[in-house]
Amino acid sequence: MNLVEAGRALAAESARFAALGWMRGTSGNLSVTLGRDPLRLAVTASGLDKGTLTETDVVEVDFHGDPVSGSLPPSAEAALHARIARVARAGAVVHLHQLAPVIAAERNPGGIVLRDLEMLKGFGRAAHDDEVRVPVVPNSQDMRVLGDAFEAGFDPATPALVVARHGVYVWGADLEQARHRAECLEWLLRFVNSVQGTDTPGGFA
Ligand SMILES: CSCCC(=O)C(=O)COP(=O)(O)O
Ligand SMILES: [Zn+2]
Repeated sequence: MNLVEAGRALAAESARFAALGWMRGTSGNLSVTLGRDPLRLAVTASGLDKGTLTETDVVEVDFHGDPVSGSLPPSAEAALHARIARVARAGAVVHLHQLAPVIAAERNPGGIVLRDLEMLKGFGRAAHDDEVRVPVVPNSQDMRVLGDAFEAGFDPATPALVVARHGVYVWGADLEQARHRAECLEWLLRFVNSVQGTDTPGGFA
């Protein structure tokens, strides 16, 4: 995939997520891996309304998340996308500001446990895996700190990371797989929140 094709795909996916209310305001960011040697990603530009991106609202970044061309600033979280693409060998990473993972992390700061749920299959796991633990890390404005925390808890079988009081990162081989996993994980976390009585504001107090 070249940068123009990636721009089209990222704009379309962003509009889709925004319509679901998962990229409110200017929140969230998406990336696709363009190449691995050297690592190159196309990532959404920073600070834009992700519901109305055009194919040119993307930036090519390197291993560090630094821009290699263009004049738009890349997402402030581009370095974490690059880290996930490298460590998890992801072809696409989606970062969404869904409410369900943030509420789930509030109750489960050591990781969110999922088990015996059919929807786990849509998250890339077997429905009857003994225990799937989605890692939770504290929020930080420093992408190196977030990246180190991600890598410390990385399990190749679990394609997601929840950042407390912030949002969720989900990845896959391509944007479609990352989207499917993000949709299924959101359902799973809403289920957990409901079971734990945390599905309504104040319910976890
Ligand atoms: C209101 S969004 C705050 C920044 C953030 O968390 C985010 O996901 C969007 O940042 P970007 O630089 O990619 O626009
Ligand atoms: Zn964010």
